[in-house]
Amino acid sequence: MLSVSDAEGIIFNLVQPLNTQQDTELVDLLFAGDSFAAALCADRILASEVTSQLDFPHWDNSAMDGYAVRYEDVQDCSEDKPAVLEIVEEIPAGVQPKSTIQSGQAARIFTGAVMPAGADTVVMQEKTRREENRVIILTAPKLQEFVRKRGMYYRAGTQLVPAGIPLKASEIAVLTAVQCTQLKVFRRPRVAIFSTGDELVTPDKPLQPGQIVDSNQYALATLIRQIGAEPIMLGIVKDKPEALKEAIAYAIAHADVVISSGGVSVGDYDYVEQILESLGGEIHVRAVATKPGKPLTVATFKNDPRPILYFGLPGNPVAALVTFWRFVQPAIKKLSGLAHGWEPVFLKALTRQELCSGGKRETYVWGQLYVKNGVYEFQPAGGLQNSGNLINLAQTNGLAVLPVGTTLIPAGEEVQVLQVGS
Ligand SMILES: Nc1nc2c(c(=O)[nH]1)N[C@H]1C(S)=C(S)[C@@H](COP(=O)(O)OP(=O)(O)OC[C@H]3O[C@@H](n4cnc5c(N)ncnc54)[C@H](O)[C@@H]3O)O[C@H]1N2
Ligand code: MOO
Ligand SMILES: [Mg+2]
Repeated sequence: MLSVSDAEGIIFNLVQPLNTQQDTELVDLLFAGDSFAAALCADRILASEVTSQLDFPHWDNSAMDGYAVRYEDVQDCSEDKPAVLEIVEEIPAGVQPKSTIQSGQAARIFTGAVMPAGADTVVMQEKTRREENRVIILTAPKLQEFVRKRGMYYRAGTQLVPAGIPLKASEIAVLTAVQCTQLKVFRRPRVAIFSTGDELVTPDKPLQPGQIVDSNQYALATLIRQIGAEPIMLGIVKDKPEALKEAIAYAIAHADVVISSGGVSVGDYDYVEQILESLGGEIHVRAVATKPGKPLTVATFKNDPRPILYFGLPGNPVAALVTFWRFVQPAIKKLSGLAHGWEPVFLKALTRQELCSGGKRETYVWGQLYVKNGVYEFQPAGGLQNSGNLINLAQTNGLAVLPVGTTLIPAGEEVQVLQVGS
């Protein structure tokens, strides 16, 4: 049985990210504001860096409503000795100024408007008094005060945003501003999912004695979508070697990643591992010292240009989700082209209740992570912490980690919590 850190090392090393040449598609930013098409752009991962031929700001412009002046005319003025300047032009935003400001002159100017030639400084309106076509400057400004100089935010031709970042609102603002409407992004990784078990039925079927609903597939599909990949739901597969063989062969031919749940323990009907081997899969992980989630199977299938990753998750509903959050989610995020931030995120929190573990396997306690007075706190879910109990998993967003050898963390003490559910 592998330790969590060994398993993590093996799994994350197996991942070969999507290729910046072959695994890309174009998305059109013009649709970013459309409620349906926004999904095409938002959170997509840039596959190539973007540079622009525009400087930011594009021209010298005013940061205030006020007056554009020549610094030398106003540098010594004060309330007692104000400077009096003649207003020769009014420049609203969006207009090209006509005049060149001479000594003794000023232009009325507004926020965002282009600076006129000859002027180098803006005096804000509140530091002036207006008398018909003259402005009285009552306070000496600093040289170039309130002038946003061309190129002071960004110089044309340099890198604007790097490859490998997700497109959030702030990136979309920048890319829209430089008129980069066609963006090269990574395609979404295809993730095939199926559930194994003779006892499973779809949620719309009446339950016969001994049957339960296949909930794993729906939870996994939701998580896969949330991390920007495309779930391919292949349904329920019987605990029959031939049926499993057919399903796995189909899945590895149609996806980058395959996830099954169930059938990976030692029971007589747990066939997944042997079918993987019979289809030529190389098994890298057979069991990991976690609770829940011990019987996790990880395999690869040779494929060009990158191997297909296979995750055989344990069938117990909490074990399936815990292993997904801990190992599969970061692997899919890494595969999807993210340059940074694909790793699991652990936060330090104070536990509100005592946390217990057998101490032999790294134990994950599910519960609520929240902020109180600026500090993270963790409240374990009430009810049984049992990998078959999916009921108290609802409304949880964190997994508190008890390392091997730790049997108890008292209330009020610090604990590492894996953030999950998004
Ligand atoms: N003798 C041993 N038995 C078991 C061991 C062990 O070490 N020795 N490990 C236990 C642990 S830990 C886990 S976790 C489970 C894993 O079992 P499998 O991956 O083989 O899964 P199944 O046997 O098919 O199902 C387990 C459990 O989960 C329910 N299930 C399965 N699929 C779904 C689904 N899609 N949606 C909802 N619930 C599902 C299934 O009905 C079973 O109750 O093995 C232990 N046994
Ligand atoms: O891995 Mo099992 O999760 O403890 O039921
Ligand atoms: Mg089993």
